[in-house]
Amino acid sequence: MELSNADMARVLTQALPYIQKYDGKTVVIKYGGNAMIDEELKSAVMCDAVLLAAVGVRVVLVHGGGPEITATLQRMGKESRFVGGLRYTDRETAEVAQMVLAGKLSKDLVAAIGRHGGRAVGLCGMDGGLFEARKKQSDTDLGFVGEIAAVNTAVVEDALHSGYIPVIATVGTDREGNVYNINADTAAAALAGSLGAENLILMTDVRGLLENPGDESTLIADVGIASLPALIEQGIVSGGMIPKCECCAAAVREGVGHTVIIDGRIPHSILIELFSDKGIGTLFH
Ligand SMILES: Nc1ncnc2c1ncn2[C@@H]1O[C@H](COP(=O)(O)OP(=O)(O)O)[C@@H](O)[C@H]1O
Ligand SMILES: CC(=O)N[C@@H](CCC(=O)OP(=O)(O)O)C(=O)O
Repeated sequence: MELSNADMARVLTQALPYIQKYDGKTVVIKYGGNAMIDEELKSAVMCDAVLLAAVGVRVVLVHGGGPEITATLQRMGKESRFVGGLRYTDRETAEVAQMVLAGKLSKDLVAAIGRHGGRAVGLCGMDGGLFEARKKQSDTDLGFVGEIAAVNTAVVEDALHSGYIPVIATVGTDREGNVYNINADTAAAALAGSLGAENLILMTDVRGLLENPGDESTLIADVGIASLPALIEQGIVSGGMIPKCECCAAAVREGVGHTVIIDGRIPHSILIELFSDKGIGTLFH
């Protein structure tokens, strides 16, 4: 359906207060799941990032790539195993994660941003010492799955200051040089906290947090972080949604103003989230 000139003018003018609100503010977007595999959706996400940067938002893109890591490992004859939503990572898997995330996907996204007329730079946790990692402790040994010991935002700030959209792959090293595979949601939340971001937007392949994971009509529109442990305990939140919820809780605790999980399958869901009053997805408070 073609928009009339009047409708087009209305859409543009309605965005004005939001554009003013976010001018100079930092928005961390975690991009993963289905929206990353579908080329059309990928193009829409990159377009949104370029548009936001063009109107003065400090956009930081943290990307996942779990399905691509799984596919690459499979081609090598290696099965993936997940524990509580995290991939068991031996040394070889950590190397593959580095190759796929920092080598392939990061550069693809940088190029896609370029095609939309934006300027991006690909970084990973090792660049400028962005993420100092350490082995994640858990009941089941996860190998080289990392948690973030320290965030050094200087390289991200420098990139933003120079007008680039930082595109961040979530592998990092410890002081001994071991490479760790870091869950992208976890890294996005830590970075959002350290940057003092206004918003953390986690894009995924469901509408948001669901009361019944099998039924998309059961969206929980907003949730207090105090109730998350019980939701995990009851099995309502499982798999990849566990690290997602845990990192949303961490971001809220760190003072990130607005932390949401949104549906990456909706084209331009980022613009709808930021530039309208429509609360799509799940807001954490
Ligand atoms: N309560 C829940 N609400 C929504 N999704 C859930 C829930 N519990 C488990 N999940 C699962 O979590 C998945 C999202 O996590 P994940 O696959 O890691 O996403 P991404 O790749 O986008 O980071 C959903 O596709 C869904 O299968
Ligand atoms: C430790 C761990 O599980 N790391 C993730 C890193 C990529 C990621 O988080 O990708 P998505 O956001 O697409 O799930 C993995 O190996 O799959």
